Amino acid sequence: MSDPVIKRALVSVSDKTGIVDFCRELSLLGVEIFSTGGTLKSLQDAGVSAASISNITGFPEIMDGRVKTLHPKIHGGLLAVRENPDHVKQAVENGIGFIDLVVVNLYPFEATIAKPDVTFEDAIENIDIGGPSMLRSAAKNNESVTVVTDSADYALVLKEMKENNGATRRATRLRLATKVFTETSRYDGAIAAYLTKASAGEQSAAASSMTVKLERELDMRYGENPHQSAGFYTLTDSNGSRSFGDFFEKLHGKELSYNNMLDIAAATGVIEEFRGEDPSVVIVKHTNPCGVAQAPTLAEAYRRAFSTDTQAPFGGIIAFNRPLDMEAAVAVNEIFTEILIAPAFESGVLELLMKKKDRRLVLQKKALPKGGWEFKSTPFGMLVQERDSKIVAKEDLTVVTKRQPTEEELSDLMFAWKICKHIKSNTILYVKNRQTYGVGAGQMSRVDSSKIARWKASEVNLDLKGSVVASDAFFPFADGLLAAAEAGVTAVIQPGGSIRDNEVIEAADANNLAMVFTGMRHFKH
Ligand SMILES: NC(=O)c1ncn([C@@H]2O[C@H](COP(=O)(O)O)[C@@H](O)[C@H]2O)c1NC=O
Repeated sequence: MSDPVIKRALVSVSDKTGIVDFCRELSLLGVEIFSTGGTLKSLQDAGVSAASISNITGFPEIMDGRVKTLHPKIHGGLLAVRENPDHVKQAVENGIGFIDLVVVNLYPFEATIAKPDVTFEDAIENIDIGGPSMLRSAAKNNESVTVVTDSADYALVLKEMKENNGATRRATRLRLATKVFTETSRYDGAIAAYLTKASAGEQSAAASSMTVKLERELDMRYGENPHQSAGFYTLTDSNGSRSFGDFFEKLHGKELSYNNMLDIAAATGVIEEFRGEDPSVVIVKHTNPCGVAQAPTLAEAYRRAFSTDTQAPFGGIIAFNRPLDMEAAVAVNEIFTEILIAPAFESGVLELLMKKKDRRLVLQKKALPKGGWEFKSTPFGMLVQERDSKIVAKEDLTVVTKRQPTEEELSDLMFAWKICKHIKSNTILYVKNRQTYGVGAGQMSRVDSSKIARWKASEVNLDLKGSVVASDAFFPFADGLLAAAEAGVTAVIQPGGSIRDNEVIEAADANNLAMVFTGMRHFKH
């Protein structure tokens, strides 16, 4: 079939950008234009020849514009298969004229619900019905009908019409139709998410369906490895929209990679635990904290965090809970790190740090949201869970041993527990004086994590005598606890809940340890 010449167009747009110029050109190409109320007025005011849609429907626009184009003479004109004699006959019998071009963009639903004072009624009125219907009818019949929903395509359509005797090309019509279904599904997704939230408050992970919208925000050279393509997407779900740009700004350095984004999430996850507390520093490598410390100054906190592991921080990610000052910046500058994240950079610090051109400097603009959904993909579907944002306070702890923890021990136990939550399971973490002393992360057995934590401490000559230990899940047997006691710990924090808790408590008592149960596990897979 040859490309149908565009003779009649239906134009109905909320966003009127570029519409006058486009329609003026269409008109010069001999296209007859029909339009809805506001669009018609814009065209006529600009002297572009156009007629009311009512000339086709024989009906006024009614019910505050809820019904303007929803009419068989519109949808028949869009959907008729031009090559089908029955369709053509029925069109003639019913006085239906073909419509060859549809130019529609939709009521601004998303912009409306983004307004802080939006009412539910406003939102509902901004659900476009006639527009998506026309877009879908035209897109379905893309064999014959050209459909434009993005003003960026106006120029392309005009160019093709001029080169192709007033018609667009088949491939272009198909591409524009595809764009329509992408746009209408996105639009419907936003409506579904809004209504779900409005009807049920926060969406539940037990909901029978969830609507999530992903929009590309950052290009990435590749994914975890160079042979994997990747991108970063702004997420919109029932909790609203979250983008990298909402929370961070890259002030300097190479483009961020896929692995960088994971490490930024990991590092800021830990540092957020210490928001508003004494100067704190976390060093992350491959999403696990390899050193965390608190001290009277950031520089001191950095040196202490670094001393937990003097190898892993090379090429690592460091996050600070305070504006990065010159003393800390000079200390950090001694080794190469991939990314530094801070809530501000004091005077002169950026100039110093920008000398390393590859190192990224990232400003954290505000606190990360505590709640919301965490999505993890598997090859066979998507897992959804509430983010692990529960906080255990001192009052929530149960002391299960004869000995109560001292104030110092309690302070270290709480410090350890906050970090433990962010380390891959199985996790065993030694802490002394608000500094990590040994991190055992991500092992398949707790015993191995425990051995690694002790071995790492010995590698850097950190004496575990007088330290505390945290375990992200219960000790199934007394052996893990006994090994920690032998290493010199005086206090233990763990969820409890093993059927052998009694044996573990007895072992703690026998070694004069203070042990607290959190009643809450923090597996991290
Ligand atoms: N109800 C209808 O039949 C209908 N037909 C077209 N619209 C929308 O009305 C808007 C344009 O209106 P106006 O030309 O009056 O500014 C477009 O966004 C279009 O998608 C409609 N509005 C909502 O459903």
